[in-house]
Amino acid sequence: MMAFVSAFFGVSGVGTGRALGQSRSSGFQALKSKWDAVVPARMTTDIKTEIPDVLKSILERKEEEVAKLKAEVEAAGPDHPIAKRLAGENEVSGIFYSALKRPNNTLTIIAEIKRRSPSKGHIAYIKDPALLSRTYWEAGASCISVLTDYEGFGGSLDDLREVVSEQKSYKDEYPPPCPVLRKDFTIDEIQIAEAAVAGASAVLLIVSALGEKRTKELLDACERIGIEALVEVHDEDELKIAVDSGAKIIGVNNRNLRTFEVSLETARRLRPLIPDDVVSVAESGISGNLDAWELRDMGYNSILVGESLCRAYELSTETTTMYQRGYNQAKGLIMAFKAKGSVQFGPTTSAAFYGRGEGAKETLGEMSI
Ligand SMILES: O=C(O)c1ccccc1NCC(=O)[C@H](O)[C@H](O)COP(=O)(O)O
Repeated sequence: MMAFVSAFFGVSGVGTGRALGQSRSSGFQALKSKWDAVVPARMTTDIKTEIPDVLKSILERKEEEVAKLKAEVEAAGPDHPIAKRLAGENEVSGIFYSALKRPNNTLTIIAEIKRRSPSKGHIAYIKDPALLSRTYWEAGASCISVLTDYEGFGGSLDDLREVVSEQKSYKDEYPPPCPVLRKDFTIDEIQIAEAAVAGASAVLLIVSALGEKRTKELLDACERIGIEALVEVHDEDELKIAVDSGAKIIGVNNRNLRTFEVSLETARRLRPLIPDDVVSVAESGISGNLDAWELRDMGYNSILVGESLCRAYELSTETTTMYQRGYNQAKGLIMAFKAKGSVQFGPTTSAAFYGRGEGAKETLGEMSI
């Protein structure tokens, strides 16, 4: 029994054809001179030694979770869905990539379900993640991110399954269902297979947690298992690792995991170094439409937003008398993020939502999804 499982675990297979179809583009070569100017030759050293403390403790916990999951799958034998997924050759659908990459100057939204976090503590009581995902979908979010780590974020794999099932129920509706990201600290192939079996379209790979070799191995594993990857970076060194590993969706996280400070300057610095055929996602600390529009104007394809949406959702559901039935502030926020307004005119979120302010003039067509 051990033999079949160990054949999968810890062995990084080579992917079977890139469903997304992008080869290393010549545009990538064109970026080389930019890299040479920004990133010194020490680049390719193992960055694992620099893991921030907060990540270290999370990763130790993940090692334990992975060991437990492997034992369960081993005990169940080769018919366990996760064992089967690891054994098979699977196609990558590419729906996560295509949901995020819209025509230039169009910002797509990955809306996150986040109850709490190491940096902020309690964020929102979310009783029904599927219902929240419906609000996000109705507002025009392109993808949903579900945090499945319990200790740090209050999430679970059940949250993910419920959201996937809710989204699938819109298969004949417009807009189409949102693909779902399993947001967790991925360190092993078995978590990727677990996410795929639960219905996720993508997993998160954090370069500062994985280092260069493991990032590449897990990206290859994603192709073999048939799931996409959002590869997260915090600086130029990590970005180069992501690009060299063949990442097609790269998230620039504005949160410094050592200080927990959030600065959109990280996104501004790194955006010119992301190749054009890669989906660029700005993550963390996006609190209003002006942040969103600034990131769109920097050239980001997408933003990933958790805290501000979840707080807005909770505020609306707790103060129902203030709002009409069916209206939720989280919905207004997503619509404002997507609005084609301008930082120059700077209407507030509510002004954009209600169609006031100079920037809002351009937006009204866009706001009805
Ligand atoms: O959010 C944290 O405190 C955190 C701490 C340690 C590791 C990861 C952390 N966050 C995960 C995320 O990437 C965010 O949930 C995501 O980017 C959304 O950020 P925000 O909109 O600021 O909630």
